Amino acid sequence: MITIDGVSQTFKGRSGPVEAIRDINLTVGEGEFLTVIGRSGCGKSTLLRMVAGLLKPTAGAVQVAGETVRGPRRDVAMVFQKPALLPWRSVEDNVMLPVEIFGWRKSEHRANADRLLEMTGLTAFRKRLPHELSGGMQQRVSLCRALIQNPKVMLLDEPFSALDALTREELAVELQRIHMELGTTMIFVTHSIQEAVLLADRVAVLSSRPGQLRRLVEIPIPRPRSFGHNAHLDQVANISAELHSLLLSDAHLPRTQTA
Ligand SMILES: Nc1ncnc2c1ncn2[C@@H]1O[C@H](COP(=O)(O)OP(=O)(O)OP(=O)(O)O)[C@@H](O)[C@H]1O
Repeated sequence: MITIDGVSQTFKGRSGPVEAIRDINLTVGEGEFLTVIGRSGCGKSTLLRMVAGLLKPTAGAVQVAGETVRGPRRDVAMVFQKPALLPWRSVEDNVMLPVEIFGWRKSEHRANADRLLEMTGLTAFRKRLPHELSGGMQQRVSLCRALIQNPKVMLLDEPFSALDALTREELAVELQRIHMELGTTMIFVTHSIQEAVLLADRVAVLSSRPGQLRRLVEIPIPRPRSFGHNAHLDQVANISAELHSLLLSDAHLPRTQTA
């Protein structure tokens, strides 16, 4: 579904070039949930923006559904850390925004909007304005707004990191449910090992900048998964410890040895 083929990105910084991403090769299968972790500034958002077609790689190419990405695609939706809702539009009108932007017939998408609001527990709040909602509910609206596009691929850039710990867990479990129901291919950037392990089929661990693919870790735990006590606690603990030491050891390695 997604092929990241020898992708690099070097920015022209004010005081010289900034090499953000170096030669990443990775494929993400249809319906797969990939999480990406790495230390702050290692290029996670940069990588996601290249997959989204918001940024052209300085080397290599990204393909989605067999086509080289040359700009934003309607079948690829993005969710950011901040929900960025239009404050004067109600919940349902925010969810319908992409339908208007793409010039699709509203009548054909209303039922889908209703279903998404139902699926995320927002039906009773559909007429509310964003400022009347909690941060978690606002982020639910932004998930619905991405899903109304019926995307083949969802790219999520630390979508829950501004939320309190419990809401964050709740939304991660909810996203898992959405993924199980819809089977959308997802790439999810996070700083949280816990979140990465709950959600992923595979976790891509990036090295410190320039971000290189350090390791791909499989999470062979059956779904639905949950935080806290569960039958796979030992397995979760072992995988989390492995990810933790990969991230930690990276700090002590010279950059050239971190790939
Ligand atoms: N437009 C730009 N121009 C110059 N440098 C940039 C630009 N965008 C990003 N960078 C630099 O590229 C590097 C990677 O940034 P990026 O935001 O992708 O990292 P990240 O891993 O997502 O960080 P964080 O985890 O803190 O969100 C950083 O050093 C950043 O300062």
